[in-house]
Amino acid sequence: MATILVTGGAGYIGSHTCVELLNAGYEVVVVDNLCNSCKESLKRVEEITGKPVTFYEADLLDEPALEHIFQNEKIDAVIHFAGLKAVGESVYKPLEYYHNNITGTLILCDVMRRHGVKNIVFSSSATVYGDPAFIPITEECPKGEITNPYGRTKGMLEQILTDLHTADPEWKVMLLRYFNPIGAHKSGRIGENPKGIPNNLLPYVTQVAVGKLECLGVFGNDYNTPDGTCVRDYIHVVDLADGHVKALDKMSKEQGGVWIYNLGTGVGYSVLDVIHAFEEANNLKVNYVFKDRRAGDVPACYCDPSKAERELGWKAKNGIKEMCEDSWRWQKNNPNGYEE
Ligand SMILES: NC(=O)c1ccc[n+]([C@@H]2O[C@H](COP(=O)([O-])OP(=O)(O)OC[C@H]3O[C@@H](n4cnc5c(N)ncnc54)[C@H](O)[C@@H]3O)[C@@H](O)[C@H]2O)c1
Ligand SMILES: O=c1ccn([C@@H]2O[C@H](COP(=O)(O)OP(=O)(O)O[C@H]3O[C@H](CO)[C@@H](O)[C@H](O)[C@H]3O)[C@@H](O)[C@H]2O)c(=O)[nH]1
Repeated sequence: MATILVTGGAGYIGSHTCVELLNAGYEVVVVDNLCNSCKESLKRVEEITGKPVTFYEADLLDEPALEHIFQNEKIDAVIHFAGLKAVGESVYKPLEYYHNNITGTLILCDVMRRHGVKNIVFSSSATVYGDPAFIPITEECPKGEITNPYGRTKGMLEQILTDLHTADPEWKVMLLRYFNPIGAHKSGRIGENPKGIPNNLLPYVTQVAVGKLECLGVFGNDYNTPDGTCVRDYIHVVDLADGHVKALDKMSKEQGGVWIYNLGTGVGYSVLDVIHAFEEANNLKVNYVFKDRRAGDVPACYCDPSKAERELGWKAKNGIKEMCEDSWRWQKNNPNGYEE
């Protein structure tokens, strides 16, 4: 069976993808520098699946370390999650973001090329659409103006990987544009584990619910949306992980090319919808107050996921209720994340 190198595999989406890959029969090798994760997540991946994960603690910027991995392992394809991802932080640390995300990917691709591994699935983002020209967003929607360095690394890397295929058509490049991943594995053993105060909505909501934070700030209630709060396309992380397995299936049948897919549910929920769904699914109350708009937020962003359904045979299965239940199970069972 094929062996997949998962960069950033100890992280939130990476760890869930490792589970789905192992369940689908792939061998999994992870490289992660643990700058935003810990080894415990991979121990739990092994516990959930009953299968081993080969782990290398290394930085993508460390070329000899990557070279060593490709010499030791017979890698068939790479799923590339590793990167820094905090939108706000990227505004203050542009050099760190460009260096880590762009240079890290250049080094990875160079080592892949040297070893004749030309299959890559890349974690892109709905952020490349900027304030979308139309909604629901199809893959044909033009890329928009991106408002922060993090998002720009995604736009640039999509271009770099496309150029790689132009130069050598044997490359198979899957650009997966994620919408808003939330939720956790049903076991409640792995989930999102943000360091410090969460930036994203769901981890903030769950930390208020568990009593770690006092009150959620809802950023803006005067947008041109049905209830005035921003609308997003939340997708269960296990569905998202499954999208990667389907992307690999397709890649194995193709000769070479660049494919772009939106991975979302196609349904938009406002911030208030999410709060209410969370309260209802878990039978609890979440304190919130309205605050000013957050810089860089777009009013509404949700996709048309039908291309992924047509071409990958992939469709999100979980609804907002399951997403809220599973996020809460993870938080409740692991109030301090992976720290016991
Ligand atoms: N979570 C989201 O809302 C979202 C949305 C769209 C796209 N993405 C992208 O998906 C990918 C995974 O996101 P996530 O939410 O799982 O984030 P995460 O921070 O949980 O996972 C990223 C992992 O990459 C590792 N890493 C970072 N830089 C590295 C380097 N130079 N070398 C080795 N390892 C490194 C981190 O330690 C971490 O384990 C990222 O590329 C992110 O930008 C995430
Ligand atoms: O404490 C909070 C946190 C968020 N929000 C709002 O909740 C919505 C969702 O915010 P968030 O969870 O931060 O997601 P996005 O800003 O949509 O960005 C996420 O989704 C993008 C893809 O759509 C990725 O590129 C980003 O990395 C990822 O952070 C937005 O309207 C926020 O203003 C609040 O009201 N209060």
